Amino acid sequence: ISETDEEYSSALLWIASMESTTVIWLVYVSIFITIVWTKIARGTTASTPTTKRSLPPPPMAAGAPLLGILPALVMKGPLQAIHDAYKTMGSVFTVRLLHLQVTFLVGPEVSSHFYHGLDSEMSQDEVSKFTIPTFGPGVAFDVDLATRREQIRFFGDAMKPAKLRTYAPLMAHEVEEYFTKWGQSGTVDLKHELEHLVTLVASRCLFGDEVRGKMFGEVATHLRELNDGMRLVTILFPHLPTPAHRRRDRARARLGEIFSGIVRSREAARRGGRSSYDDILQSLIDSRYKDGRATTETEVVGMLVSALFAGQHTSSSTATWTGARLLSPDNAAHLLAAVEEQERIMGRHGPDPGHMGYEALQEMDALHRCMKETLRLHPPALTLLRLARRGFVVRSKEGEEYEVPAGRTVASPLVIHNRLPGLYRDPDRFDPGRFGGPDKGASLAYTAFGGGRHACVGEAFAYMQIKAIWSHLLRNFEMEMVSPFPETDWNVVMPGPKGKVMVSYKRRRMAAAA
Ligand code: HEM
Repeated sequence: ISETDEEYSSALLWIASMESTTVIWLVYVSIFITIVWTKIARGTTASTPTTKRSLPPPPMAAGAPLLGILPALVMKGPLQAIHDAYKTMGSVFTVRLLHLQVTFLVGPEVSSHFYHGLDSEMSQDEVSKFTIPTFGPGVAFDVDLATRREQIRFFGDAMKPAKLRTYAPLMAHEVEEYFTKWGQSGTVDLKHELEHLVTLVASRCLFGDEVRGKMFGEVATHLRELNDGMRLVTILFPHLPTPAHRRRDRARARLGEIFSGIVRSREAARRGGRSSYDDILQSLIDSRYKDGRATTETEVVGMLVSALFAGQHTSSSTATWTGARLLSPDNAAHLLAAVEEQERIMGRHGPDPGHMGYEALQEMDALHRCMKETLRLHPPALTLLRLARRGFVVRSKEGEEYEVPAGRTVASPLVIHNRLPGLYRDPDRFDPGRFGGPDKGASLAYTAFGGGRHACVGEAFAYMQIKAIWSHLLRNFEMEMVSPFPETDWNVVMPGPKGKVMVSYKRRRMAAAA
């Protein structure tokens, strides 16, 4: 890095000439990310074989001398800057940020290797180590790939339809109970409410009543501190002693104590023949590695924290965006369709939340399509990253062949993928009806939950949880969004709705609903 100090100094001088503090902050962050990616790339390139064929590298998008795409990122924002590069360059192109090069693969035609390539060739490790202080020891990127794969399988087992079936009534009861605290009418910050509720629902399914009953408030606070401790600077300096990192470390330690206590009490109950739990925690405790080894207490605790972390922000921001879309005046017809669907389904299943089981949630097609369309327009994960440990050949949609060299950071920008005009007519329009035909989620055209080798294992759970919440809201409340449609907060690792999302509500009673 030392030989490039001059470049950074020039960049910093350029930043200093600008007025907006947000812009300055953004630029600093870009530089941090550049440095860490460069370190990673340098560490890997030397020892990695490349492909045998001699093809040109992907074309380089125009950029300013020295700074590359940085000025465009600052002036237009990351989404527009990458979108413009895509418009000019086509489906495969490289962007230079200072002296770091990132190759973007845009669209399903060029994304196969990104999603289906071997982990030994398209690696997540190098770009994900910064999550270790959050998830803790013994899990995720603190363990080798084989162990991580098995742990993801344990999650997968806990998310199978037979298990999901047992979570549905838990979700319905939790949601029902939560909204009893709303009055006959009022105004709330929907974002805040749904953040809270999603944590409650997830905790109920993960730990049954143990956490909910005893220490929900404390767990929820620590989860917020974990979220808050994953800032952009964390990517470069995960252990930098900032106040947010210190809070994260304290929160992780305390969550470890709480969850360990629960795991131990389960063990004691099992020894005493009193164990009859059927939640995700029990499923993780009972999981066995292929060699027969049982999961350790440290691993179970780490998996609990990882599950809460992976699902919490993604689901709560999706629940809020879904509401913002449905409550927009432009989308009154979609709202009406979703409300009428509730009348039909609850008419068949009965108003008692105990009847709002797995089948009823599965039948909510109109609501499902609204969520899916919301996720297309507002994917919580903007861009997925890998490091190409081996070079590979890619044929662009335009018919050119390129060799992506070993050591290159490769990006799949979901937020652009999901708005490609060739795949989605009028792509910026909220149109849940577009998913009425054959399911586009089956191909790499729809990537809100990733795809291929690392597709999200919590997708079905997330749909169920958010549908349980919106089913209840649609049946029980007339709602109106009284703040403007939210902007996206691009300044965080996982962008969500910016600021408050104020909604006024009035209780209603449907013919066949409670
Ligand atoms: C709306 C909610 C959610 C969204 C949008 C979402 C999105 C994603 C995406 C895009 C990936 C792929 C990451 C990559 O390829 O680098 C992913 C992976 C993953 N997600 Fe989710 N997720 C959601 C909810 C959940 C929930 C509720 C859980 C668990 C309880 C979960 C657990 C996981 C796990 C374990 C992986 C890693 C899979 C692997 O590496 O093989 N997610 N998710």
